[in-house]
Amino acid sequence: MSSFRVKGGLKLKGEITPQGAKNEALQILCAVLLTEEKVTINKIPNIRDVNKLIELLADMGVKVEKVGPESYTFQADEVDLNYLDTQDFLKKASALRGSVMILGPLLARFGTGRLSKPGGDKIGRRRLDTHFVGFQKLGAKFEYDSKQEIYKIDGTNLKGTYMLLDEASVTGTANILMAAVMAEGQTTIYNAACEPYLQQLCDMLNRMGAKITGVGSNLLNIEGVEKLNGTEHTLLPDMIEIGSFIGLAAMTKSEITIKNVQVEKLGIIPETFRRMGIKLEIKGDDIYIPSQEHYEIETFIDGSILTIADAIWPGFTPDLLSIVLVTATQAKGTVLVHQKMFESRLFFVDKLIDMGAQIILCDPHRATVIGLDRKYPLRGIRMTSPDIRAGVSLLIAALSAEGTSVIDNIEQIDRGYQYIDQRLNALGADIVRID
Ligand SMILES: CC(=O)N[C@H]1[C@@H](OP(=O)(O)OP(=O)(O)OC[C@H]2O[C@@H](n3ccc(=O)[nH]c3=O)[C@H](O)[C@@H]2O)O[C@H](CO)[C@@H](O)[C@@H]1O
Ligand SMILES: C=C(OP(=O)(O)O)C(=O)O
Repeated sequence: MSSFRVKGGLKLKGEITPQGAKNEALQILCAVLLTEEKVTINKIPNIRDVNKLIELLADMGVKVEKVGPESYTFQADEVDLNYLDTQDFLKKASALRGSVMILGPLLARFGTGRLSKPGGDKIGRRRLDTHFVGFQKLGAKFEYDSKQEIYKIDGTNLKGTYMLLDEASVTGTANILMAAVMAEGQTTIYNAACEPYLQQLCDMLNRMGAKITGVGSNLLNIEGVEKLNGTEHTLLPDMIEIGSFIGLAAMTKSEITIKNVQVEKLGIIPETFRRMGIKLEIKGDDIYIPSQEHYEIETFIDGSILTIADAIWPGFTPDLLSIVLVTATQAKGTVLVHQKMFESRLFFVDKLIDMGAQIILCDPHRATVIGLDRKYPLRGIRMTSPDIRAGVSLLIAALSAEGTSVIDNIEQIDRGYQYIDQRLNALGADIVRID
């Protein structure tokens, strides 16, 4: 288990470029299984979850070649289906959440798929019903082998159909979409998730020869095609990293320019941070955040306390609520953070409270943060990172705190943030990795 030792209280200054989007990468990498032709992917972040998925694809027989600092080619012309029955596969696949999305492509192309329970953050119940019910609607058989804890999916000759998803699951929509692109006839997915990750996946699949309309909406229509071709795809900048840098800049009074953010793809994210009183200027395709002594959280128009809640896209992503929460601790004013989707993502507030933050955890889904307006800085402490976004929030808290903090279990942070210590140290932070 590695740790970060963080000296707090330093102002950062300079430019930072976001990595390619983690959650998009996981979808796009699984999509390479849909064709025997070569697929080139650019802006692949060097993070644990993505590296593990690339390794898994290679173990399945996909030819993987690194062709540039952030570019890879993949060719799935000799996939070894026998590997899916090995303990090695089941163990590796269960190490990350994104591996679940190999099922849709495997089903579409080979009529079969296997998976043990996928990993990912322990941030509440993470059911997969939407995925499996979707596969079943397309005509596949689903079986859960409770002894071995394996999901088995089988079904050749999938047939397009109409389906209304029980919830707009991000990975579920991606999985069903990839299963449907080569199904016979027309598939309609209503209540589809439409995060930028999915829009990017749809655009990529269409470039490969798929016929998907309704991209960006919650109603996707897919006209099945016989086969898909190779393509080249570039990942979007990671919107969660961008939001994390905005919060970090405000908390540490830093002057930061976040480069090449593709601002039109960020949805409600910049506005949500603006409502917390954080000044940010869009300069071309960059976000400039000036050094700010104070920032004041707005109230609603009637004067009542602002609520920031998560929602499916184009609402505010749940992956940034922990960042909002930590950023609010040094704002002027009060905010109610309402994490509707996950029930165990707010418990990390106990560490912020230990650091001196004023937070009331109302219940597992809601926390009220009473901003300190920098009257009292947070105090450095030793803490453990419970999940990826809480981990980065604790890092932000530590960077703003008086004294030194130690954050354990930073493997969680490494899951999704590329060279975060080196990149922040280049802006003037003092973070030491202790292995
Ligand atoms: C690898 C990956 O891409 N992970 C992301 C993906 O996870 P993932 O695809 O696993 O998350 P889902 O979209 O399936 O669901 C997330 C949670 O929200 C609940 N839910 C979902 C939709 C809905 O309409 N109502 C509802 O309550 C689900 O029951 C679940 O508890 O999307 C989540 C939601 O944006 C993000 O936090 C994860 O970072
Ligand atoms: C929850 C997240 O990731 P995962 O779905 O991989 O656990 C996240 O990216 O915030």
